[in-house]
Amino acid sequence: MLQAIKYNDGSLEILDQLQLPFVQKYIAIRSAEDGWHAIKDMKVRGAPAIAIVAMLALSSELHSLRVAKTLPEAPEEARTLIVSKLDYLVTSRPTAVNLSDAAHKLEAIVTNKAKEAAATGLGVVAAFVEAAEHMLGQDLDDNQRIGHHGAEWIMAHATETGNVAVLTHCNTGSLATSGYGTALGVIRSLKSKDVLRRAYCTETRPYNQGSRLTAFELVHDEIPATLITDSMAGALLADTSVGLNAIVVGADRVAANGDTANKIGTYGLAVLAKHHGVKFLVAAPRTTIDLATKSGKDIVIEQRSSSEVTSIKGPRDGTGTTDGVILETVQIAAPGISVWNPAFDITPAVLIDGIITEVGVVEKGSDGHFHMADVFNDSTSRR
Ligand SMILES: CSC[C@@H](O)[C@@H](O)C(=O)COP(=O)(O)O
Repeated sequence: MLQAIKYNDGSLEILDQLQLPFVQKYIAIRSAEDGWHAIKDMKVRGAPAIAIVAMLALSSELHSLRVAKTLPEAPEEARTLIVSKLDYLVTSRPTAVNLSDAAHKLEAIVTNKAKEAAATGLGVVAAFVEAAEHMLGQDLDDNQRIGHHGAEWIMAHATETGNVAVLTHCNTGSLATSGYGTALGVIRSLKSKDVLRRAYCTETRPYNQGSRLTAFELVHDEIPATLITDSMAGALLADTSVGLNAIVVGADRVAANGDTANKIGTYGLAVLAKHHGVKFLVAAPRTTIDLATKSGKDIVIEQRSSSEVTSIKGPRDGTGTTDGVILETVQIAAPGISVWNPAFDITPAVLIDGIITEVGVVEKGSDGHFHMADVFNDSTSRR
C-alpha cells in the first residue's frame, strides 16, 4: 500500500500528491506554516489526511522548539501558542470537517492539561503531540473497519454475492488517509474477500484525483479496475452488461441529516444511481460526521482557482515514471473564458442508501430520514 504520511518522533514527510503519478517524492513538513501551505496547495488532500497532516505539522514544529529549548515554560503560554497555530491551520481549507474536528479535540486536550495543578509548558506540549500521533494509527484502524462493514453490506445487497462491481469517485484511498482508505478501503476489502469483479473509477475533473491518484493506487495494489471520464458515468450505469452493484464515495462532511459534502461530481453520480436503481453509499469515519451542521445548506463549499479548470499538468515527455520528470502545465480552455470551480457539492440524504462508518452502516429510519445524532451523540460529538 502507498503511504501518504510518514511520521517518526517529530519528523514529518508527505508524499507530494501534485507530482503523482509521475514522480513519487516525499517532502519534509517542519512547521504549522509548511503544513498550511501543503494543505492549501493540495500536496496532501483528502479529509482525514488533511487533519492528520495539520496536527503532525504542528507536532513537528513543537518538537523543534523543544530541541531548541525555546518552548514556553508556563502551561498557559504553551496552550496559547498551540491554540493560535490550530486556529491558523483550520483556515487552510474550509469544507472537510475532520480538520476543525481534530483542532477542537486537541484544543480541549491541551486546555485540560494546562489546568492541572502540576502542569508545565512541556507537559502541555507532550499532551498535544501524543494526541496528534494517536490520530495516525486510529485512522488506519477505522478505515479497515469501514472497509469490512462496507464490503459486507454490498455483498448482502448483491444478487450475485461473489461477483461485485462498484464505481468510486475522487480519491479516498491510502493517499487521502493514513492508510487503507474509506471508499477505496471498501473496494480493497471486497478484493480481499475475493468477490470484486471490477472497480470503476472516475477521472474526477478538474483536479483528476481519480485518474492521477485512485488509478495509481488501483494499479499499484493490483485491484482489477477501469478508468472512465466523469461524463461516461451515465452510460456505465445504463450498460446492463457492467452490472454495477454500488457507487461508493468518501465524504468531506456529513451533516446531522445525512446530507453529504464530497468532491464535485458526487451529487450527479447519486442522481444517476437513483435513476438506475444502483445503491449509493458514503464511506466516512465518525470524524467526518458533523452533528453541529444541521443540513447540507450549512456547509461552506470551497471555491478554487480557475486555473484548475483551464489548464492541466503532465510530464513534458509524456512517459516518465521516475524522479527527474519535468511536469508542465498546459492551457486547455479558451483564454478569457470565465470559470466556476466549486471543489465540492452536496448530495442530499434522500439519494443516499447508507453511510458506512467504522462502527457499522447507518441506514435511514422507518421515516425515511437519517438520524445521525441518535447514532453518534456520544463522546464523538464535537463543540
Ligand atoms: C477519504 S477522503 C474523502 C474526501 O475527502 C474525498 O472524496 C474528497 O472529496 C477529497 O477532495 P480533495 O479536494 O482532493 O481534498
